[in-house]
Amino acid sequence: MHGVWRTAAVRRAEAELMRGLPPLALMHRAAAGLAATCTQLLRAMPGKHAGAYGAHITVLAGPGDNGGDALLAAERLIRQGAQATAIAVMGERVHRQALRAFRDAGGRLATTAPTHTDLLIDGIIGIGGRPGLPERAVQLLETIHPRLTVAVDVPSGVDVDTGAVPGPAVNADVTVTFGCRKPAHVLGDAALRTGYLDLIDIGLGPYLECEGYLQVPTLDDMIEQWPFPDELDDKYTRGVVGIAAGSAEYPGAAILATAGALSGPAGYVRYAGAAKAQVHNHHPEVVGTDSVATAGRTQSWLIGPGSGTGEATAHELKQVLARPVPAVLDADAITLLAQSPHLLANREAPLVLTPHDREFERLYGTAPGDRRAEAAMALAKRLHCTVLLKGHHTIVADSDGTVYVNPTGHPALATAGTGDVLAGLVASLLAAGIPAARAAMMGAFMHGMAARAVASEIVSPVASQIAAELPGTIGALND
Ligand SMILES: NC(=O)C1=CN([C@@H]2O[C@H](COP(=O)(O)OP(=O)(O)OC[C@H]3O[C@@H](n4cnc5c(N)ncnc54)[C@H](OP(=O)(O)O)[C@@H]3O)[C@@H](O)[C@H]2O)[C@@H](O)CC1
Ligand SMILES: [K+]
Repeated sequence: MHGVWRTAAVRRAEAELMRGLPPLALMHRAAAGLAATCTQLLRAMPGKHAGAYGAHITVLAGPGDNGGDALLAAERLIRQGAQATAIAVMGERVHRQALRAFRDAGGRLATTAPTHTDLLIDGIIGIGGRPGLPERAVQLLETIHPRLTVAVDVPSGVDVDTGAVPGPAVNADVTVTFGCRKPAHVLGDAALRTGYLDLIDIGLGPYLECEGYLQVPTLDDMIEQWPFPDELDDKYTRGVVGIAAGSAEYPGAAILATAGALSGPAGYVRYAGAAKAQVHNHHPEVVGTDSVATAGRTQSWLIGPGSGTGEATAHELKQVLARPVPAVLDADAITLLAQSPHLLANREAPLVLTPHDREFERLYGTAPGDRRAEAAMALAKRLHCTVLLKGHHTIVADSDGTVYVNPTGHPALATAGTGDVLAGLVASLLAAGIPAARAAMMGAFMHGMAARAVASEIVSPVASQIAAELPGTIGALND
């Protein structure tokens, strides 16, 4: 799991670490790491230069330490034979010592963009920045056409703590950050502008507060935590999952949600609803019944995909919420809950809600907007449940304050029916005894992995293809 810290926490850790170090020590560490990454990138870039030797580097240096990092890295690259030009985007306001070192090494200070740039180093603003860019920086970015852009710490212009990009911002191929990940690297449009993220260790780790603001799961977490059955398991000990989804008119959601549940760790899937014949045709291993009341005991429920928002679904939702087992509420069940929030009055068992933005707005009253992590956190606390807010970077917020950001999102998931598959998979993880927030996070991670795998073969995969890929993707965790 990767932790993500906000600016204030980074500043506190930095202050502690700095106490025992001479001035500029951290900046030199940051610059050394940044220069090393630039050298590697230049080595891999075809051209007349040999690594940094002979490469044309342009530095956009802002007024603070971010510009200082960029200038000191460029100084190192000059010593490796690069030709470097720096533009101080805010004129006189530039890191004096770093600029002196840059010029002493042979760096050129200019006011206009050079004609050719192999590598642009964005040292305009870092974690001390407000969103947006000075006008001069915008003009320069329009003029320079680098072969590669490396952002120092964060792509300048983004909102570091939320990942929002309300104005002009740098679009980086690679971002070299220091000490730890920040929200802008993993959330919102800023994450898309971060490009490949390279984390440089500057010794900050021991000084960071132990719990980061966000957690980003990794493949290793899935390998460690996926509940694979063992020799002593039977279908009941693996967990029984109930699916109340779809309808006679819309059986597709039932089939897809059931497929998601079947790909998960539960040993037994029961379907309750009007599409039982169609579900049985697609999935002969699923036991079908007409209603939640007649489905028998399960260790979890999913309700909502393709269910409709009529009386019948409202009745089934009450049945599900009255059962003392974890439940996933998706799609129409979320709309019904938004209309009747009192339904949660006596609910104590774990609950996962899986809204997209419009469903979130119905539940919360306002859309998640740019502050997606905070919005998901607020809803989870208000309803005392786990919220899986869908998006390119799906967020899973728990009422205890834990927030995960899923790193495996893929545009292939923006298609009808994929949410049904995900909801079924999460319900299956709940039936296997995985705690709610972890189940939602693991479901989102593997769902994204499966989408990526299919999308590498098929340009626009559909939900049933992603569902079909899931068992193989999950099975590979055990290799
Ligand atoms: N933390 C660490 O562990 C380490 C941190 N290090 C590095 O330090 C960086 C942080 O440096 P920093 O504090 O000097 O702030 P930085 O981001 O350079 O910018 C602040 C300046 O920009 C200005 N400004 C802001 N927004 C603006 C806007 N939209 N448009 C125009 N101007 C704007 C603002 O001006 P003002 O607010 O006064 O108007 C202020 O002058 C960090 O990202 C990393 O690279 C490493 O060296 C070592 C380890
Ligand atoms: K930057």
